[in-house]
Amino acid sequence: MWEHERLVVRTGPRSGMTTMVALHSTEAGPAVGGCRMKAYERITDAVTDVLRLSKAMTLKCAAAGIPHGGAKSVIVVDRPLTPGLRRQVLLDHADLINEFGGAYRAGPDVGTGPDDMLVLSELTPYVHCLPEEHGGTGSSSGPTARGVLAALKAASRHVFGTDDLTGRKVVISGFGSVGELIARALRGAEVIVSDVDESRRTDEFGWVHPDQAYRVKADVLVPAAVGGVLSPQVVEQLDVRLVVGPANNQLTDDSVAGLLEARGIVWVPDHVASAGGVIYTLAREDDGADHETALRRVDGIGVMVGKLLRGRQREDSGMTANPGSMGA
Ligand SMILES: NC(=O)c1ccc[n+]([C@@H]2O[C@H](COP(=O)([O-])OP(=O)(O)OC[C@H]3O[C@@H](n4cnc5c(N)ncnc54)[C@H](O)[C@@H]3O)[C@@H](O)[C@H]2O)c1
Repeated sequence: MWEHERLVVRTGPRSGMTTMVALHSTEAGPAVGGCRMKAYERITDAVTDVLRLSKAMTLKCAAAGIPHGGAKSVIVVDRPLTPGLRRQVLLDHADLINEFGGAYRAGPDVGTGPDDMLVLSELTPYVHCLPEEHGGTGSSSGPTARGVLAALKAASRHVFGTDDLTGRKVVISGFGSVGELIARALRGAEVIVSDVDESRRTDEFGWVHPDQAYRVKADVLVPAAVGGVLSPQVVEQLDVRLVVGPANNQLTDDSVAGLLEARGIVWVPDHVASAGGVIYTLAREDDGADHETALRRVDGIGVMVGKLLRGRQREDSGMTANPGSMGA
């Protein structure tokens, strides 16, 4: 069944490049979601991505109790991006955002940042996370990492009996802006990072080739790169007890959650673990909350994860019929 409200794909008149917006749901309120700028092998791959990501945003907002629906947009990079072309395609994309009349509000995602949001804002008011010097809250990577850490601590209490990660072996796949912040926050843990971009390699942390990242024997795996990484084959090879990370849509399909559970691996769904950015941004930019108040809301992710895991435990022991949404 087609469960999205709208999908619009456009060729931009300025850039000649394809951009698209998928509006999954506005039932809870105007839809929010990042604008991804990325190369795809086929346009249909981009359409699949934008449809899945927009649905995940609806789940993310619902799990976080935010009165918004989910949407996402994609700018398909099909040639080298000069600064001029980047600007043109962003302006094209701003026109497309305006077609939704406020039903979709964009923020940064993989491949875009606050400076790109500033370009969008030249033509559309429906944009979040402008640079701080322009009145926005800037990059959401910090709050996203904080939310993942809150989820990680709560899940660690459940799995290891303590939220102290000292001495735990943690593999972070994707050493980008969120992955790096998580790695740096895990003082005392044995942190191993991995990235397809070799230039990200640093002596500060252990390093594993991306092909091997999902086979390392460790306590925790943090998917912080791309989606679709947890397939049945990969889950078969995992040698960790806990998986929690920011990457959106980590499972290749929903049935993989059952496979993780069957292997006794606790998986915190990405729409819960990765909600820190959207929680923080909307608290500050829509509700007018100050920085500390917004961070406290982000930390609520830990409370939510703890409750869900306890609910799941009670269900396993036959004490409740409400399983929550955690894997194992
Ligand atoms: N930044 C946020 O606020 C935010 C919020 C919610 C969700 N997320 C999700 O978290 C993930 C990380 O976000 P980010 O902002 O750090 O992105 P980023 O682009 O800064 O970092 C991603 C990193 O992953 C690497 N990478 C790409 N493919 C890889 C692969 N197959 N194996 C290993 N490394 C690979 C890239 O080289 C890059 O260094 C993304 O999936 C993003 O959608 C981010």
